[in-house]
Amino acid sequence: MHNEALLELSQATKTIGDYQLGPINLRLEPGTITAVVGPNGAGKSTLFKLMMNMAQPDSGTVHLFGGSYEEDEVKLKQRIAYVPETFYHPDDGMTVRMETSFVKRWYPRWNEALYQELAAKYELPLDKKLKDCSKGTLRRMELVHALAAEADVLLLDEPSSGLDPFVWRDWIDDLRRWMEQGERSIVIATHMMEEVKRLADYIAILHRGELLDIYEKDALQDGWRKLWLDGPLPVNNLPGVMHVQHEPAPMVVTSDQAAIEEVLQSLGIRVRQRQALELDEIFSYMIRKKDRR
Ligand SMILES: Nc1ncnc2c1ncn2[C@@H]1O[C@H](COP(=O)(O)OP(=O)(O)OP(=O)(O)O)[C@@H](O)[C@H]1O
Repeated sequence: MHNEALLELSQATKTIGDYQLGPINLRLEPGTITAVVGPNGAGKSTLFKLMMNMAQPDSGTVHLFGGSYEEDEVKLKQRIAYVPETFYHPDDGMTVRMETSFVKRWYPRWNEALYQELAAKYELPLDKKLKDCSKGTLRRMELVHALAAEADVLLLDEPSSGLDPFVWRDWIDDLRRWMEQGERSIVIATHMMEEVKRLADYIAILHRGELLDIYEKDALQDGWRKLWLDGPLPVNNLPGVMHVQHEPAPMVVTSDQAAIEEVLQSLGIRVRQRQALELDEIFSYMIRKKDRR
């Protein structure tokens, strides 16, 4: 059976001034949560704009649900709930209530009961004008809209910026609940490692406009280790080596613990201590390795 990708970018490029994104090749499957991570200016928002047809690729293609924006933009966008990095509405004299009635007309499966429940839970000030709302209030409104839209995919560009920690916790729980309703997907750009840890199945790493790769989160956490050794380090050809330290004690950082331990054992080198790495440490080793090339 042909498996229709949630999102497929093939050789997609976009140049803005002296910045170039891509060529990006990326395929995301439905039913998954993918976190897009990378340093400031890596191109995460630009990638989201390509996914939303708010920017068009200079070359290559972007497909969502097997279709393209040239074929039927409205139909595709009705299946997507997008939360941009910064909220913009041309008429900020509108109230939250008016904004909601504007948004809900767009989504054929809009869930009014869920909206009412979430609007109360997130304390949306329905009669307040958008221009009088705090950043966090606008963000809460956008998140509630995204969940109530009953879309097939959420494209979330740093959705938690401006949320206080209490609201953030509710939001993560609500995202998980949202994922449980059928075959839904989330693509989320974030700088918050806690968000990646709690949500992501896959992690796509962008650096200077280049997609380093897409990884299974569990495989990254299982494979990466710091190993302290009791003997001198044979630096050449050890599997998955990302970093080597000779002093004060021999230590390697590897992305492939199982393979390196097998080789070390065959060389008669004992591992004195093993330590798992935090995700942000893993990303920074990947990025440093890329920059050394
Ligand atoms: N409208 C614009 N005009 C000029 N340059 C732009 C514009 N939009 C983006 N860029 C450039 O494109 C690059 C990628 O920016 P983008 O916002 O996609 O990165 P990002 O990964 O989302 O960053 P951040 O983590 O800071 O949000 C940056 O170098 C940025 O300066």
